[in-house]
Amino acid sequence: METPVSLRQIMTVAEMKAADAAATAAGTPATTLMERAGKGAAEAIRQRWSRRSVVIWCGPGDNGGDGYVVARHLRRRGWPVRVEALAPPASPSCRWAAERWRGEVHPLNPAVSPADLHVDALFGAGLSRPLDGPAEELARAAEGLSACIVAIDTPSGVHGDTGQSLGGAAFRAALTVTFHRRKPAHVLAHGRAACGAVEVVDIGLSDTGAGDLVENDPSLWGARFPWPSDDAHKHARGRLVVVSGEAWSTGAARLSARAGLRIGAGVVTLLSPPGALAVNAAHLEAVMLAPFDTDAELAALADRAAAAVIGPAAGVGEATARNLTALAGTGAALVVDADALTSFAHAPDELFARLDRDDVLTPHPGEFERLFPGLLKASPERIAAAREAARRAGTIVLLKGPDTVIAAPDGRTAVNLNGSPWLATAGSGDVLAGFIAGLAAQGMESFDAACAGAWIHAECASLHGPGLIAEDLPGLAPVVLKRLWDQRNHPLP
Ligand SMILES: NC(=O)C1=CN([C@@H]2O[C@H](COP(=O)(O)OP(=O)(O)OC[C@H]3O[C@@H](n4cnc5c(N)ncnc54)[C@H](OP(=O)(O)O)[C@@H]3O)[C@@H](O)[C@H]2O)[C@@H](O)CC1
Ligand SMILES: Nc1ncnc2c1ncn2[C@@H]1O[C@H](COP(=O)(O)OP(=O)(O)O)[C@@H](O)[C@H]1O
Ligand SMILES: [K+]
Repeated sequence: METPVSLRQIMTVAEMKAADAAATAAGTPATTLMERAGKGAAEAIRQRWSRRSVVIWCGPGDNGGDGYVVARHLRRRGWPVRVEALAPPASPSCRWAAERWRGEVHPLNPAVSPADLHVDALFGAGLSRPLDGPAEELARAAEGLSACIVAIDTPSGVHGDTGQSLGGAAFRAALTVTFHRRKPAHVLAHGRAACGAVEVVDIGLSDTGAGDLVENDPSLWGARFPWPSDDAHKHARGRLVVVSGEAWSTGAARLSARAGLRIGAGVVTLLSPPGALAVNAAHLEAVMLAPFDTDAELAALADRAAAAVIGPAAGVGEATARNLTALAGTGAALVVDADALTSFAHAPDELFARLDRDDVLTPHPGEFERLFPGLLKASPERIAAAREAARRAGTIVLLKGPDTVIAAPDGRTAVNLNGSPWLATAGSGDVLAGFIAGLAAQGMESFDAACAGAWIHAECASLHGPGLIAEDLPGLAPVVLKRLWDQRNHPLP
C-alpha cells in the first residue's frame, strides 16, 4: 500500500501546537500525549540500541517532560538511567512526568557525564531563543559526541521552523525522535544534518489531512506517473524539444534531451542554431535534431511539442529571451533553467508575464537571487522563499540545493529529501531540467513532474554514489523507473 499523503505532511511548529490544542480540547489530556511521546521515543531508542547506560538531559518545559517519560520506560526495561535536569519542571505536564520518575534527579553536568548514550530532552521545536548558561556549555561540550546522542523532537538550540541554530551552540544527534509529523527543521539542510536519522512517532493526534507542505516522495505523485498505455506509440508518449546553445556550448542541452528521452518522452528533438548543427549531429543518436535560425522558426518547430527545455548553456542575452518568448507562445509546458533565467535578471517581471501556471522555473540559489533579489535572505527559510517566488512568478518554482524545494502558485509545496552531494557536479541541473520536461511532455501535471523529476534525479545519484558525473544520471533512470514500475504492479504491504 502506498503511504497516505498525510503521513508525508510536514507541519510547522504553530500547526503542531494547534493539532496538540485540538486534541486536548477534544478530551485527550496533554499528559496522555506526553506519555505516548516519551514511550514512543524510548521504543525507538530500544529498537536501535541494545541495553546500555544512558544520561537523559531534561529541560523545564514539555520537551523535558518527554525526557522524564523516556527515563521511566528505559529503566523499566532494565537500562541504567541517570536523569540530569537543567532546571526544575516548569510546565504542568513536565511536573506530572517528573513526579512519575522515581529515580534521582541530578543537576545538569555541563561537562557531559559519561554514559554510552545521551538523550537531549532540553528544548523542543518551539524554542524561541538561543541556548544559554549550562545548556549552551553542555551543547559545546557535547560537540563530537553526536553518534551517541538522541534528540527528542529536535536537537536543542535548533529552530523548529528554520532548521537553523537560534544563535550560539546547538546539539547534533544520531537520531531525532519527533511526534505526529516532521517539522521543517527535520527536512531543511542545516537542521537535517543536526538531526541525524529522523523517526516520527504516532501519538494519536487526529489526521490533519493532506496539508500543502509535504515531503517529496513517490506517495505524492506515483499514482499519477505517466506510464505508457499498451497501445502507446512514440508520438503518443509525448514530444519534447530542447533548445541548444551555440557550437561551443551544446553539451548541456544534449544532457537535458537525453534525460527527457530516458524518462519516457517518446520523441525528443534538439533545436539547434545552424552553427551548432554539425557538433550536435556528431553526438546524437535517438535524440533528433532540427535547425532554427530565428525565434519564429523556433516557435514553428516547437508548435507540436508538449514540453520544452530552454536555458542549459543557451547563452545569456536578448536572443535567449526572444527564444523563450517564442516558446511561451506555443502550447508547450516550459522548463526554464540556467541562462534562460539569467537572461531576465534585468526584468524578472517580463519573464513572469510570459509564463503560465504549468511552466517550471528551476533556479539554483544564485539564479534565484537574480530573479527574486533579496527574497532568500529575507525569508525565514527556503520553503517560504520558494513559496513566495511561485506566487510572484505565477508558475512552479523549484529551488535547487541539498534541500530542493518545489512550490506551486496555489500553495502546494514539497521538500526533496533524497538528495546527496554526489549531485554537486556540473551538468546535473541540466539533467534535472530534462527529467522534469520529459515527464511534462508525457502529460504529467507540472508540479507532479517537478517533484517526480527531482526525486528520480536524486535517486539516480544515490544509486551511483562517488564518482558520479552528469552524463551518468540519465543511464541510471531505468533502474529507478523499474523500481517504481514494480511497486506499481506489486505494491509493498
Ligand atoms: N505539541 C505536541 O503535540 C506535543 C509536544 N510534546 C513535547 O513538548 C515539547 C514542546 O514543549 P514546550 O512548548 O514546553 O517547549 P520546550 O522546548 O520544552 O520549552 C521551551 C520553553 O522553556 C523556557 N526556557 C527556560 N529556560 C530556557 C533557556 N535557557 N533557553 C531557552 N528557553 C528556556 C522558554 O520559556 P521562556 O523563558 O522563554 O518564557 C521556552 O518557551 C515538544 O518539543 C515535545 O518534546 C510532547 O510531549 C507530545 C505532545
Ligand atoms: N550538496 C547537495 N546535495 C544534494 N543535491 C545537490 C547538492 N548540490 C547540488 N545538488 C543538486 O544538483 C543539481 C545542480 O544543479 P545546477 O546547480 O543547476 O548545476 P548545473 O548548472 O551544473 O547543471 C541540483 O539538482 C541540486 O539540487
Ligand atoms: K531536544
